[in-house]
Amino acid sequence: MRRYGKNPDEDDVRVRPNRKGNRPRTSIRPKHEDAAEGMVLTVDRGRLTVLVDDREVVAMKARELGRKSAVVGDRVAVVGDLSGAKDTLARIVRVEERSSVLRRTADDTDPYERVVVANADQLAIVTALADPEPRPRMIDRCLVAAYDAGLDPLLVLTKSDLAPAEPLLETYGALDLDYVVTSKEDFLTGGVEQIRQRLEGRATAFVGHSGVGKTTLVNALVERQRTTGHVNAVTGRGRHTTTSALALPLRDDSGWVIDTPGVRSFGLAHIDPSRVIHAFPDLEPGTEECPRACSHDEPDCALDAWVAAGHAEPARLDSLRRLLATRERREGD
Ligand SMILES: Nc1nc2c(ncn2[C@@H]2O[C@H](COP(=O)(O)OP(=O)(O)OP(=O)(O)O)[C@@H](O)[C@H]2O)c(=O)[nH]1
Ligand SMILES: [Zn+2]
Repeated sequence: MRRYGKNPDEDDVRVRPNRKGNRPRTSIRPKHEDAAEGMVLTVDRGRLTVLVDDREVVAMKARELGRKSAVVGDRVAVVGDLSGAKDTLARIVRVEERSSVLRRTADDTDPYERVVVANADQLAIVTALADPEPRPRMIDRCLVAAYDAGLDPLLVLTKSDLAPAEPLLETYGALDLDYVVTSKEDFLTGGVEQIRQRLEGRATAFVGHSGVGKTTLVNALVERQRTTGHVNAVTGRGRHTTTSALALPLRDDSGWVIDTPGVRSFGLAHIDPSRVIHAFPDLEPGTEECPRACSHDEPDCALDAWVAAGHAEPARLDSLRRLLATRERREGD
């Protein structure tokens, strides 16, 4: 029999209204009928900041949650001191069902997947057009992650004052993918409207490499600036002490921006290789002639002929194959 609290997926264990039940138990778990609902804004070494009404309450997981984690974006039930006053600590007694889960692994061989953000509905993939150079393969990875998590991808191309967007858009503009292009000028003139429109009423997770201008963009969009360079007096550690994402409300409270820490890679070890092709809608029609259960990374794959016939760019097939190859190496070892 299952032991309560040991199964991380056991979300639905509740105490029955009638306590006269004869289930053996060592302790009676409270019902938490009086628990308040909140949303996790950030996580830092076991301490979660939860927005309850308009207060930021610091909380930790109640033991009864077992190994189940709460992540940024999670809707949670909290009990205890909900005043938000300094040095108070509330308890998270329940994590509500998630509408979406954005996951990644550290790299493609890492068996340990982590949930980056819960309940987002859009993934903004931030890429600079120069400084640093755009990396289409990273974009493709993020697209795979977005499709897998059921998030609508939004491509955000920054620094168009340094390089034109056209070369990248030749590829990604054709994918029926929503995109925006921003430049330094946009920030000087407050012209981030085109992106703000797309964030309205939604929870958008922002991902991108360090240096692409993600922080600049996020700060232009949100009410309260992300605090950086804040040195902790006790640990002496400076910025980036937290590896968590951070949810920030949009200026007019019309949506959420979820800033995620810059990552070098977006590991996809958790994604079934057969699903990778869905992030390549320009190539997908070319798989109709493939043998059954084609991995699209084998000699009989129909994509080679299809791309050779000019239906899609060779670079796109190359990107797909590289993604599949890193995935297969993992399967092999
Ligand atoms: N030319 C130009 N520079 C920009 C633009 N947006 C941001 N930058 C600059 O790019 C550098 C990196 O910007 P950040 O916003 O710190 O980038 P980030 O992606 O948040 O990087 P991390 O903070 O390291 O994660 C800064 O020097 C910005 O001033 C832009 O549109 N054009
Ligand atoms: Zn194939």
